[in-house]
Amino acid sequence: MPAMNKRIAVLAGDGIGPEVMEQALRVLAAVEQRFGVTFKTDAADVGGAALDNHGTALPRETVDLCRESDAILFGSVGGPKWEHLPPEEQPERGALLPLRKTFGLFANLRPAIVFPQLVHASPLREDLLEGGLDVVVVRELTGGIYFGTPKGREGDKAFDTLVYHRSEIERIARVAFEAARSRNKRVTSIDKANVLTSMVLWREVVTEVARDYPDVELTHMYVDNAAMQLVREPRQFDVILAGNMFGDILSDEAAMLTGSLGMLPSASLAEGSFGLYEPSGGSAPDIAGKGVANPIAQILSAAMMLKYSFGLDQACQAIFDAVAAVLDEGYRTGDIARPGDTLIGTDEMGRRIAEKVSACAG
Ligand SMILES: NC(=O)C1=CN([C@@H]2O[C@H](COP(=O)(O)OP(=O)(O)OC[C@H]3O[C@@H](n4cnc5c(N)ncnc54)[C@H](O)[C@@H]3O)[C@@H](O)[C@H]2O)C=CC1
Ligand SMILES: CC(C)CC(=O)C(=O)O
Ligand SMILES: [Mg+2]
Repeated sequence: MPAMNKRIAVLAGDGIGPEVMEQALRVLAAVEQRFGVTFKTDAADVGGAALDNHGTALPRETVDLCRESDAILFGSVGGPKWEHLPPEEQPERGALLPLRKTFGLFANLRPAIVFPQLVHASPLREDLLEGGLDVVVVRELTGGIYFGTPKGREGDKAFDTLVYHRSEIERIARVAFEAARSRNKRVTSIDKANVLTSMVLWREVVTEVARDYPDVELTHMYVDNAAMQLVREPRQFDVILAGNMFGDILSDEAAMLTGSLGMLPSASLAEGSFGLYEPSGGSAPDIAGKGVANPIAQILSAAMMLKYSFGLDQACQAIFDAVAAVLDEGYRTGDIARPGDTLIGTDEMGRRIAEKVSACAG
């Protein structure tokens, strides 16, 4: 393993964010010890925590720290405490969306992998998951209806705008086709081209890009059908390519196929090696502060950071193996447990995974 000293901006945020982040940092410390690499981690406020402490969801110091870092490890933001604020000042729109835009994080990869040990935790019939499930959602992250203008409110009328430019569709489509090449060579492109003009362009551009990838099979699917097909026959999917909103929705659905939102990591990538890594779910206010949140999505997000931003593929794999080993031993947080499993909390799950990373010295 090459000598490495990477700087990581740690933005834990709100709700369960700080709880699960603590466990991801613990696992990174185990990686340092095992692989002889060094990470410099610097924490900064973001989201509701930043609103409380600095009066803004995304303080300048936080953005500066991100700029000076090699990657961002992000928890989650938002919660009932800040819901009374005007929409544009709330943590999600005030911090997360601007961070994605500022750093050009256009490609969001959300791998939904059912660990064989957790087939029972999925709401799907076991036979639908036979042989495992390994789907990746490639979601466009800096365009579409979350960012399009105009958006606004005029009394009883409110509006948002879904805009996509050819170049935005083309670059995310290329990410999806490249991903498919190293997987099972199938891309399902999600749209609503029967109703939305922007989605007619989406379909047109994805079809054009596909010509450069004759080895990859392309299927177009309307989003409503895709939502249904994901639970009817999930193994038909390999790479799911979607715009910002459809990818947001379908990735939560895909997460549940793996057993819990607490299992789904994500990587949000810019051109080059910079990225932001965060669980696919939110701040889970219903379980925050109770020590029961599943830290695996945050831990696997850190693993993705090692691979995509730092090129530490072996260390990334060591974390995935450590998670599998702990699951093999029957340890579960409440969201993925069934009777007979050994129920443990956030802290113990993090500790056990870190111990496996340290122990499995290769
Ligand atoms: N990236 C981010 O920072 C995101 C922030 N949010 C914000 O989070 C807040 C809560 O949003 P919700 O719609 O409730 O979605 P959520 O994803 O926070 O929670 C949905 C459900 O999944 C469960 N869950 C999520 N992560 C879990 C984990 N690690 N372990 C066990 N269970 C877990 C929660 O307990 C809840 O029952 C809102 O303010 C929302 O805007 C939502 C999505 C993403
Ligand atoms: C602020 C939202 C767009 C966050 C979210 O739900 C997501 O990125 O999955
Ligand atoms: Mg979401």
